[in-house]
Amino acid sequence: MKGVERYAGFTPIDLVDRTWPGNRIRTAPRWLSTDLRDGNQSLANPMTPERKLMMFELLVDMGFTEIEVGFPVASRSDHDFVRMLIEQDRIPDDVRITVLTQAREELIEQTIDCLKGAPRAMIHIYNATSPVFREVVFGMDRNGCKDMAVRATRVMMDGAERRLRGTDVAFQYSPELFNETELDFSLEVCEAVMDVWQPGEGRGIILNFPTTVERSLPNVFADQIEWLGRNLSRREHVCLSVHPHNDRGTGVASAELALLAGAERVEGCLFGNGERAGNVCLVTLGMNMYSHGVDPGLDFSDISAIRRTVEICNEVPVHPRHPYGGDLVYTAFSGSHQDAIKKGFDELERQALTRDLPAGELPWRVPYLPVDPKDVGRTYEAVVRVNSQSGKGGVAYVMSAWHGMNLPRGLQADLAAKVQAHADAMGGELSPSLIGTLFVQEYLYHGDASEAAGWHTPITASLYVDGAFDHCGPRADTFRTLGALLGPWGIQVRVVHRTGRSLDHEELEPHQRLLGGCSREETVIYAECALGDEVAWGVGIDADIATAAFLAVRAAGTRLVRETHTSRAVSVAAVGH
Ligand SMILES: CC(=O)SCCNC(=O)CCNC(=O)[C@H](O)C(C)(C)COP(=O)(O)OP(=O)(O)OC[C@H]1O[C@@H](n2cnc3c(N)ncnc32)[C@H](O)[C@@H]1OP(=O)(O)O
Ligand SMILES: CC(C)C(=O)C(=O)O
Repeated sequence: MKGVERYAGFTPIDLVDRTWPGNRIRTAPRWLSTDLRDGNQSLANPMTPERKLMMFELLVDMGFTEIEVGFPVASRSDHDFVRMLIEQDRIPDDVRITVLTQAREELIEQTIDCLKGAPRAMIHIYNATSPVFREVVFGMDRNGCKDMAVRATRVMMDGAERRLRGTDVAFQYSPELFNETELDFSLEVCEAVMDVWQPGEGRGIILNFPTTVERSLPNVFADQIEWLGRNLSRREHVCLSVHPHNDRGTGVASAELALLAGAERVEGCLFGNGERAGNVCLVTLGMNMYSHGVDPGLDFSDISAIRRTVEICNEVPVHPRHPYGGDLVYTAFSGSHQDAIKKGFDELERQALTRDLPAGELPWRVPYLPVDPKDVGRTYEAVVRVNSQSGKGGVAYVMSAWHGMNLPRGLQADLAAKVQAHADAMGGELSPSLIGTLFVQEYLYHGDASEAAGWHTPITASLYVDGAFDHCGPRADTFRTLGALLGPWGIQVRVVHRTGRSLDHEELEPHQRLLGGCSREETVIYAECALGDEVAWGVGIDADIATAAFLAVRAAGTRLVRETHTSRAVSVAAVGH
């Protein structure tokens, strides 16, 4: 591509004995949400006070204990919001608010004033340290740049001492554009800042390392963090924090590798809001941990509510494919995915029955779904959606999840072919209710239910009985009824449970089924009727098992007539029922 020569590559870090690649993330880091600062400052319409408060309350409810609430000198509204939180006593006891300011004396003074009356607060000072900033923006050398940080720390300490007497003041320093700064210089500046602050027992410091504009691979950032962790003095009093951005689309990877490399705290935004391509997404990071069995310490159990609030506050929509929270991320359209998901759920249900445990307590082993949608407050209905890419597994899933019917394999394939033909003809997605309508039109008997029929030509009917019969005892009279009803017409009856097991002398109880939104005690019988090489399916639903069987066979027979186009094969005669 033209112009590529204008961009310099990045230099890997010379850290041959790096240890981070073999590490694991075993505990959650400290989290800081910067939605109200870095997130807010990136919005075309910064949040109104109402939207800010909504965001603050969401963050508190989710369990954040460190919340960057603004850049008080940036605007009257940032300032007033911080004052409102303090004056209205809205900061819970376990939450520390953070405010950001540049390393400029007058701004630091105003920032301190804004915090008056706060029970506890963090003052976060930053100045850029990278060569391009030193040369282009500040016009100063390394020493000048370091002095800026040192002076700012002194001014802040002095001001806090004098004017924030009742406040528990904590301190955070960030060398902005850390990832583009020479490592030894970042270390030098941080050491100089610490020499002023004098971290010690009960007086920690947060040193926060941003990829202000992400410019290299995440492994380079991890090397930088491991190097710092090894070389910073007073290490036990330093909380090593990272603040990744997402310019290369690898903000989450940068944060995760930094955690492997020793980072103890992560700053980011919900759903990756923030400058340019955003800050690291804390939802993705937290849920990635959760999906590996590490408690993130944040509550994502109603992820859709979190997303809705974030969308209202930011006025920026969350992408439907956004990990864990997007509309489509628990949905499969393609056939083989749907098939595997359905089998995964069936197995989970089987395990739950065998082990007498709720399915929600069993280890999660459903293909194509990284976490159980229910763990984040999503339902199973949208897990499978049907279009022309779908197969029998998906159609069977919809029939089971939406219509409470567990189709035998052969009927799954039969229905899937009809659904596929419909999807090809119409395009787009087929809703569960449309699939239900197709099913009813296709497989149920639509004649008069009180009318009975006889077949003059013998056919074989395999009757598949839906419902759970595993706990029922034998009741052979039901089969005698079926035999009496179907036998005189020369129909060979074989009754099959939905697991494939033949049911000879077992109880057939109507089972609870949800159809059309109301729960009814009904039995569903699927009849696979064969006449020579021809096979047709029919479905009977009734409170009475024998009637259900009759209707199923009748429906299948009618389809055989229709599909063979011959009245010779099956002739229907009215007999008493
Ligand atoms: C990576 C980040 O997200 S950092 C946070 C960025 N957030 C914001 O900037 C939002 C809030 N900022 C603001 O409202 C304003 O920029 C203010 C109030 C802080 C400062 O406003 P102004 O004084 O008008 O300056 P302006 O916005 O043009 O910023 C440029 C000045 O800041 C200086 N500056 C930039 N960063 C820093 C820093 N970290 N420390 C000290 N000075 C800095 C620049 O050198 C420049 O100084 P100059 O005027 O002497 O050339
Ligand atoms: C102030 C710092 C931490 C920052 O926001 C950044 O560098 O992105």
